[in-house]
Amino acid sequence: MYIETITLTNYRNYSKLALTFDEKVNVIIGQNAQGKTNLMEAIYVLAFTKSYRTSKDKELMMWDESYARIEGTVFKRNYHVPIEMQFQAKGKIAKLNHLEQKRLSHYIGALNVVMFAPEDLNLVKGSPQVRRRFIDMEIGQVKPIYMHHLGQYQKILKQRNHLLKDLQRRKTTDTTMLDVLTEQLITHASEILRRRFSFLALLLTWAQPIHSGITQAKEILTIDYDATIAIDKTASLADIKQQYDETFNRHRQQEIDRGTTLYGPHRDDLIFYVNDRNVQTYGSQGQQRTTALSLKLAEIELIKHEVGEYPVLLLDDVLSELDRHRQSHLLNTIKDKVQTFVTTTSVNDIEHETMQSATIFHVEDGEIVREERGDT
Ligand SMILES: Nc1ncnc2c1ncn2[C@@H]1O[C@H](COP(=O)(O)OP(=O)(O)OP(=O)(O)O)[C@@H](O)[C@H]1O
Repeated sequence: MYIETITLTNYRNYSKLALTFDEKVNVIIGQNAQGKTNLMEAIYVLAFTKSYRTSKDKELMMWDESYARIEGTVFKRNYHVPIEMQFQAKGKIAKLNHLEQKRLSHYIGALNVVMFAPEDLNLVKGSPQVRRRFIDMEIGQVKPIYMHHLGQYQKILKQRNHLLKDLQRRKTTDTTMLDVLTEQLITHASEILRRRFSFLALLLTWAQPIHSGITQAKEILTIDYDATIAIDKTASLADIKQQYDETFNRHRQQEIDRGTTLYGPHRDDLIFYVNDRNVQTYGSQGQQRTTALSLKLAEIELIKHEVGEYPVLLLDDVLSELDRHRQSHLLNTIKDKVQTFVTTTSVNDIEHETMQSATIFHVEDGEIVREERGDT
């Protein structure tokens, strides 16, 4: 799939912008603070309905404006699919084929995007939250039902934590409600865990050969899922449920004493190993980068496998962070099959060959001009 056109209205520093993209590589060049990341973010928001930079949708609206709109046309399975996200003070609206979608989970997946930004190099070194977000977003865009379970889980978790705090402070002694919430929590926790296990197993089947390719077969990548319950990665949904059930029963008093939910996917983590050594603890910065890169490239293949088409790849300010070897590995992998958007402040940061065949856009203060190439 690829994005054919995008129109932004009052989106961050773009008052009005209409662009037609190339189905292969699009390079966005501009000085700092001109709007490169804003354009990448707009594409991301069009895919995921929310930003990765802020949880406050209001920030997406141009200052002093009351709404923001992103419209796009996606070429997918031989159709031109119009999609649209609109943000207003009273909320957001997602439209697919001009029709408003009641549930965002029905909209997500219309456009598949894989983003690789400097923050992603933190995937290995950063907090567990970064890794959980990574898997949640990636599973969500190929399996919309996952987003439903995640949303429900977070809602129930909040209520349960609130109740545990009340029990801890003895504002209430009624534990019947705790049982109800625990049962509901387990239903969604088990679905989440089961899907995370399957996703990781699938992701690894691509990440391993990719990682090996980048490191010239010197490194083997493995991923471990660090769950708060003792469970095998191949366990059935029923077994996971039972294990959660036993865990919550056994630790009921501990959770009341602490006033919070101590078990569940919201506390799980991923551990990456290279040649059986924990990359977070022992890996060099280069190994951590390679791991992040392998995972992102694997994601592209996983989406192709699940959805039937390659996603759109966003490389925001990231090529200059990679050495020439990793850069050319990345560019060779995507060449000719994945629509790619690359931002950079300097053309010198990007491999010559890629630049020659790319469509170039120049950004300056909320205006973007497509470079007309005289190379006939
Ligand atoms: N809601 C908004 N309304 C208007 N302008 C905004 C809004 N949010 C951000 N901006 C402005 O958008 C400008 C461009 O930001 P952007 O993050 O896209 O920069 P960039 O071109 O990617 O630069 P860098 O290379 O430094 O990352 C900034 O000057 C910022 O002040």
